[in-house]
Amino acid sequence: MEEEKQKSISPPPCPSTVTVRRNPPRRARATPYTTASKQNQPLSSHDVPTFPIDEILSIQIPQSETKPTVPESLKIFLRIKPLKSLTTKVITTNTAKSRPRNVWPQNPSKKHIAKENRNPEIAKKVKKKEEEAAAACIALNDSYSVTLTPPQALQELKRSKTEVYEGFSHVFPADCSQNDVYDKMVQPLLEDFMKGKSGMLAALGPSGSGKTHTVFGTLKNPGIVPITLRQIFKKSDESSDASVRSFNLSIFEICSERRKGEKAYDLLGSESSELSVQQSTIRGLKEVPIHSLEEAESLIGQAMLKRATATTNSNSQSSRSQCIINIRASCNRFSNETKMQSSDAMLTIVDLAGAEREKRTGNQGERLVESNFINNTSMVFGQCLRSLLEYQKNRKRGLQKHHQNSLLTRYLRDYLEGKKRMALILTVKAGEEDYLDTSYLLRQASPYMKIKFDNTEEPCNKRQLKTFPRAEKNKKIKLSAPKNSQIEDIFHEGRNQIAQEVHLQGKKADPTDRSSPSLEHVAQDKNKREHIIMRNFSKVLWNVLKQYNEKLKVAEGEICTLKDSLRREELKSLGLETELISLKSSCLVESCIPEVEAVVYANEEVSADESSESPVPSKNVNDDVRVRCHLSSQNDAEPRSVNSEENAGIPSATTHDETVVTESPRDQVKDAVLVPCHLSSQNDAEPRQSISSEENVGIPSATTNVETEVTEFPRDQVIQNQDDPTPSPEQVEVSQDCINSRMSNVQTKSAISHRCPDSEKQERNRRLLPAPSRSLTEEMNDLDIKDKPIEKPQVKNGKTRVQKKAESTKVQEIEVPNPARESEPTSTTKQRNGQKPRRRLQPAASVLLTREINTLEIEDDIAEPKGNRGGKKTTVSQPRSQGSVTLLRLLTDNLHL
Ligand SMILES: Nc1ncnc2c1ncn2[C@@H]1O[C@H](COP(=O)(O)OP(=O)(O)OP(=O)(O)O)[C@@H](O)[C@H]1O
Repeated sequence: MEEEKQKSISPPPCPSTVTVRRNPPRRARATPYTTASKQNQPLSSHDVPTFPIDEILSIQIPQSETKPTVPESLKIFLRIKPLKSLTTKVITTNTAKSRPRNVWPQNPSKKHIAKENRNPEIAKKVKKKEEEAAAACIALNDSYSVTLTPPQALQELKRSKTEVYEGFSHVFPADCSQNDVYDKMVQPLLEDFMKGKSGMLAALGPSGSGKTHTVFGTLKNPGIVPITLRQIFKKSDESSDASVRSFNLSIFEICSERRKGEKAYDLLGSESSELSVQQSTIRGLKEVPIHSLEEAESLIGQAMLKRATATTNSNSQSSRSQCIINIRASCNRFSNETKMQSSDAMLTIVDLAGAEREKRTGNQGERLVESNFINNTSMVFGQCLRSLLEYQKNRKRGLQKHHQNSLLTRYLRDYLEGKKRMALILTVKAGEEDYLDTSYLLRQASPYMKIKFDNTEEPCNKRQLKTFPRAEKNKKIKLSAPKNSQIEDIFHEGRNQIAQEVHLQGKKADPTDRSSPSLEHVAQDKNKREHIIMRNFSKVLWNVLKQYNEKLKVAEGEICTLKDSLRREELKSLGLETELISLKSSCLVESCIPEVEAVVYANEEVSADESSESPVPSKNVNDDVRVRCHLSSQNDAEPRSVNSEENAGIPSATTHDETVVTESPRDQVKDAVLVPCHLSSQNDAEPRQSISSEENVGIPSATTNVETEVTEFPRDQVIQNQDDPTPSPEQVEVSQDCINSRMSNVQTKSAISHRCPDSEKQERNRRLLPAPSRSLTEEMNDLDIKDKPIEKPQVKNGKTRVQKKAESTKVQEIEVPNPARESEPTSTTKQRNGQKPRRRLQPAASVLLTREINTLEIEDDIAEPKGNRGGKKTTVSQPRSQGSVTLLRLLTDNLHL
C-alpha cells in the first residue's frame, strides 16, 4: 500500500527517448537562457523557464493610425478666362485686321499677341487693364475661392451684391496655363484611369468662356485631351506593363436637328455617321485603336473639323453640339504593376455646348433652335446634379430620374447618379458684361461641391453589358394568348434568341479576354433563358387551350339552341299540318251543310266489322247541324266472334267522338244545342257464356268520347245543306255507329286516359250530340243513372293504375252551355259551383245497354276523370268482374299503357 501511495504522489519517470517533430519545422528563436541551459544540462520539468511577460509588455508597438475614410466629394474647378479686352485690345492696337479664331489648329494671331507681349511697355498696359477688368467682375481670393462683384450699375440698383464663392478644388486664374489645369485636375483622374478606374470630366460654362479651349486647346497650347493622350503614352512607355494595355479612342457629338430631336454623330466615322440611340446605349460608335500620340492627335484634329460649329455674337466658332471623347483602356493580361486583374476603364471628357442668352447671342432661326437645345441640355445636366445632391442629403426621397430628359444625361447616367467618379471644370468670363452669366453659373454649380462619391461602384464594362440587353428581349415574349401561328413564331424566336446569345457569348468567351464571362456562366445563362422561354411557351399554349375550350362550350350551346329551334319548327310544322287538315275538313263541311263531318280517331284495334255493324244514326242528326265527331273507342272486340286468345290483351277500340253542331242564327234551332258531351265508355266482356271470365275480364271494352258543338251558322248555308242530298260522310256513319254500339255497351268506362292527351280530352269536353243522343240521355235520366265521380287512373312510369270503385254505373259527362236547354231534365247531372247545367244525351241503344250491364252486377269499375274546360270532373264508376280486372291488367301491361 505504501508503495502504491508513493507511486501516485511521485511524478512519472522521464521517457528514455524523445520524439522530435520535424515537419513542419518549428524552431523558436534561441534565447541566451535556453542555449545556456541546453549546453549545461538536459531539460527537465523543473527547469521550464517562466513566461517572459515583462519582456513582452516592455515592447512598444507602434500605434497604427486608423483614419476615418472620408467620402470623396465631387471636385469642381474654376477657370477664369482672360478678359476679352486683353486680347482684343492688344490685337486691335497692334494688328490692323482681326483674324477669326481657330481653336484647332492653332490660331496664328496668338503668335503676334505673344510677340507684342514681349514689349515691356505694352505688357505693362495690358497687365494694368487686365487687373482693372478683373476687378470689375470676379477676383481671385485664393486657390479655392473667388469674389464676384456686380457691375457698378447693378450695385446702385441694389439688385445684387458682392458674393464669395469658395470650396473649389482649385481656381485657375486667367493667366494659368493648360498644363496647370491638367496637373491639378486631370492628373488624378488619369492615374485612377490607368489603374483601371473610369472617370469623367466635363467642362461647363457660358458660351465663349473657354470650354473648348480648355478641353482641346490649340496646337501650340493644347488642352487637356491632347495632354492626357500624351501622358497616357508617356506612362505606357515608362511602364514595363505597357504591352498589356491597349487604348481606343472614340469621339461623338450630340446635337439637335429641327423637328428631329437629338441626334448623335460619330466624329471619327465616315461622313454619314449618324449613330443609333437606344435608351442610354449608343450603337455603332467607332472605336479607333490608338498606338501613338501622333495617331491620337490626328484623330482629334479630324474630329474637331467635323464638329458642328457656328458663329454667334458670343463666339466666332461656337460649339453647337455636346462633344464626348472616350478613351478606353483595355487590359490584356494580369498587371504586375497594379497587382490586380485590371478591367477596361473609360476616361470620358465632355465639352458641353455653352448656355446662351438669346439677347447676348442674337441667335435666330436655326441658331435659336440650337441654343434652346444647348440650354435645355445644360439645364438637365444641372437638374441631375441637384437631384443627386438632394438624394444624398435625404435618401428617403429617392433619386429623381432627370437623366431621362436628354440623351447626354442618359449616356452619362452612371456619373450623374454618383456611381462613378467625375470632375467638373467651370469656365467663366471675367468681364463686367459677363457678370450675370458668371453669377448664374457659380450659384448653380457651387452646391455641387457637396456631392459625395461614397457609393462608387467598381469599374464595370457597362457598355459591353448593354450591347445585348437580354432582359428586354425576354420581355418581348407576350404572355397573352396568341394564335397558333404566333406560338410557332414565339417558339422559333426564342430558339433563335438562344442561338444568337450563345453565339455571341461564345464569341465573348475568349480566354484571352478576362472581362468576358466564363463558359460556365454562359451555359447557365443559356439554360436559364431556355427555361424561361419554355415556361412562357407553355403558358401561351395553356392560354390557347383554354380559349379553345371556351369556344367548344359556346359551340355546344349553339348546337343545343339549334336543336331546340329544330324541334320547335317540327312542332310548328305538325301544327300547321293539323290546321291544314282541319281547314280542309271545315271547307268540306261548309260545302256540305247540313252534312255532318266527323273525324274519327280510332285505334288500330277498332275492327272494321264492328264499325260497320253499328247502326247509322245519320237520320238522327239535325238538318241544320254540323257535327264533327271524333270517336275514340277502345273495345275488347266482339266476344262472340273472337276467341279468347285473340281477345286477351287486345284493347278493342278507343273512340273519341267530337260533334260540332252549328246553329242557325235566325231560327235559333232548338234541336241544335251546344252540348259538349263527353262520353267515355268502357265495357269489359260481353256475355260470359261465350268467353271465359279470365280471358275477357278486365279488357277495356271501349272508350268513347263524344264532343258536340253547336255554333251559329248562316241560314243560307243551312238551307243549302238541307237541300244537299249528299249523304253524311263515312266518318259520320262510323262515328254514329260507334256511338250507338258503344253507348249500348257503355256501362263502365275504361280509364285508359293516357292514350289521349289531356289537351284532347279538354277539347272534347264540349261536344255536340245529335238528337238520338239527346233522347238517349233523357231515357238514361229516367233510369236514374247516377253520376259518380270519376277517378282518373294515375299513370306512373308508363303504367296504368286502376283504382277500383265499389260502386259504379256508367260514365257520362254532358256539358250544356246553352241556357235555352237548361229547362231540360238534368236531374242526373251534377251541377257544381253554380255552373251552367248540362244536358246528357244518349242514344236509345245505350239505354238498353245500360240496362243489360246493370243486370250484370259488375263489381269492379275503372274510373276515368273527364275534365272539361271549366275544370269540372264527373266521375262514373263501373263495376267490374274479377276476370275483367285481370284481363285489363294484362292488356295494360302488354300494351304498356
Ligand atoms: N484661357 C484662355 N486663354 C486664351 N484664350 C482663350 C482662353 N479661353 C478661351 N479663349 C479663347 O476664347 C475664344 C472662345 O473660347 P471657346 O471657343 O473655347 O469658348 P467655348 O466656351 O467653347 O464657347 P462655346 O460654348 O460657344 O463653344 C477662343 O478663341 C479661345 O481661343
